[in-house]
Amino acid sequence: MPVQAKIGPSILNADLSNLAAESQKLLDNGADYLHLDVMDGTFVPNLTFGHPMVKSLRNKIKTAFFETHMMVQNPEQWIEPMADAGVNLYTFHVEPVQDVVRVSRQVQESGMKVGLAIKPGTEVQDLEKYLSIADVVLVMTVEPGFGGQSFMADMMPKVKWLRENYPNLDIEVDGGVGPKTIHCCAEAGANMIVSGTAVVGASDQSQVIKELRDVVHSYLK
Ligand SMILES: O=C(CO)[C@H](O)[C@H](O)COP(=O)(O)O
Ligand SMILES: [Fe+2]
Repeated sequence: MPVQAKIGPSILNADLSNLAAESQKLLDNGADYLHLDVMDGTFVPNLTFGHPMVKSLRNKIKTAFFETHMMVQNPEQWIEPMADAGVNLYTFHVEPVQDVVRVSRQVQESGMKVGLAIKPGTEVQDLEKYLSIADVVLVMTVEPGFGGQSFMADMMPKVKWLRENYPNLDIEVDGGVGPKTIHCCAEAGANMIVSGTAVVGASDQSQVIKELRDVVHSYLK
């Protein structure tokens, strides 16, 4: 099936004390899914929230598609709690994981889709042996840990390589993506777009989300 353009705002830099309202606003403004950044203070030098927060959000927002971007040292530990919290796509970094296939199977068995994420320093070819089990590949375009960083255009060859070799794969980019950098991502072949600061901070969120989607759509074959 051909891939579709999907825009998933990251709520990392939103007002987390008002998460449900901020998330609902993004969805009302056209977001296709929500990208929830989970950080453990070990895999990355920052700390956000875990499954209790995601579960509370799910109680308020019943139907939206939730992705958790697991920037954690031991993603295996949080599979069941996140499945129970109502997560749809469990995206974890392969770098700290010894047996990616086993963890991916556990994610599938718990009823979630599998996303495999790589940091800027990780070769995309390292993922090749796992791509038959992955629903989504996330190519980080900043060092994970913080929102509002500058987009790394030198990650685009990874996206291009994936799109050339896996035309039907959902390829996600995350970090510094917004109206100024979306052409680069879309041209390389990304179809799932995470955008934090550029969307959350926009005076007209719906216009920015539409612009991002239109650009991606214009490059899809
Ligand atoms: O995973 C992340 C950081 O590690 C965030 O999803 C990402 O940084 C989004 O924020 P922005 O668009 O502001 O860069
Ligand atoms: Fe993220």
